[in-house]
Amino acid sequence: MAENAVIHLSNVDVFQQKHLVLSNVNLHVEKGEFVFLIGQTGSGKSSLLKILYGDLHIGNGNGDIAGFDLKNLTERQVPFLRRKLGVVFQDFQLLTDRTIEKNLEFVLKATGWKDAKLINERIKDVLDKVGLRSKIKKMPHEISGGEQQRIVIARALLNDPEIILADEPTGNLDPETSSEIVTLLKQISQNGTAVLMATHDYHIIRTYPSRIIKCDNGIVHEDAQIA
Ligand SMILES: Nc1ncnc2c1ncn2[C@@H]1O[C@H](COP(=O)(O)OP(=O)(O)OP(=O)(O)O)[C@@H](O)[C@H]1O
Repeated sequence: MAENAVIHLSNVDVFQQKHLVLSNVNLHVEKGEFVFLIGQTGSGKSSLLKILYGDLHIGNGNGDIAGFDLKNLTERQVPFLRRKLGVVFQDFQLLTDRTIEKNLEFVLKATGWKDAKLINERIKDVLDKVGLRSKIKKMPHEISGGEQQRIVIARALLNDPEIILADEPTGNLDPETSSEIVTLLKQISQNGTAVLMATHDYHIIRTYPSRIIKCDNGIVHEDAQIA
């Protein structure tokens, strides 16, 4: 893999069960790049992301992400791969029965952090990055949808990932809040974390010109344009 690449797929076929969703995928993303992933419903965006976070196996071809060989990825390696990735979905998926602090603490403990002081510092650090330290003691239902999504991004940053994979992170948000989320993801990429963001929102794509990867008719185009 080239020195600065954090994602490299070469001639990968993506299957869902026996159904070939994308064939001969070549994909290269560099450290700190911000890239949109577009394509019609059912074109294979989520399947491609699943390959990248180790939820779907590579059929033919080869792939590397964050230093992991996707072709030979074992079940035991998947949790370690996930620590190198921050995954952000449309539905916020915060645990609703505990505060923001406890949501973040839960992830840190689950990924091996033990020292209470370091845990506390890390939580404050990621909340500062998304501008929401003041919400640390709030329950998820006490903050807005946009704030919840920013907390999800903070959660994705906890283990200092090389890549953020975001599947429709603005899908449930109004246009202004969506812009705030994309601005935040852009900032994160400028600090060195690559961001791959699947979206249907052409307004966002036009507002934040970036490289576009498009799934279309079973093919992935690495440098697509929008009309
Ligand atoms: N678990 C599954 N089992 C079988 N087929 C699946 C499964 N998940 C998705 N598919 C099929 O794979 C194809 C690609 O689906 P995928 O969810 O990757 O598309 P998408 O571009 O992410 O769509 P959307 O924008 O609606 O999320 C579709 O034909 C879908 O029906």
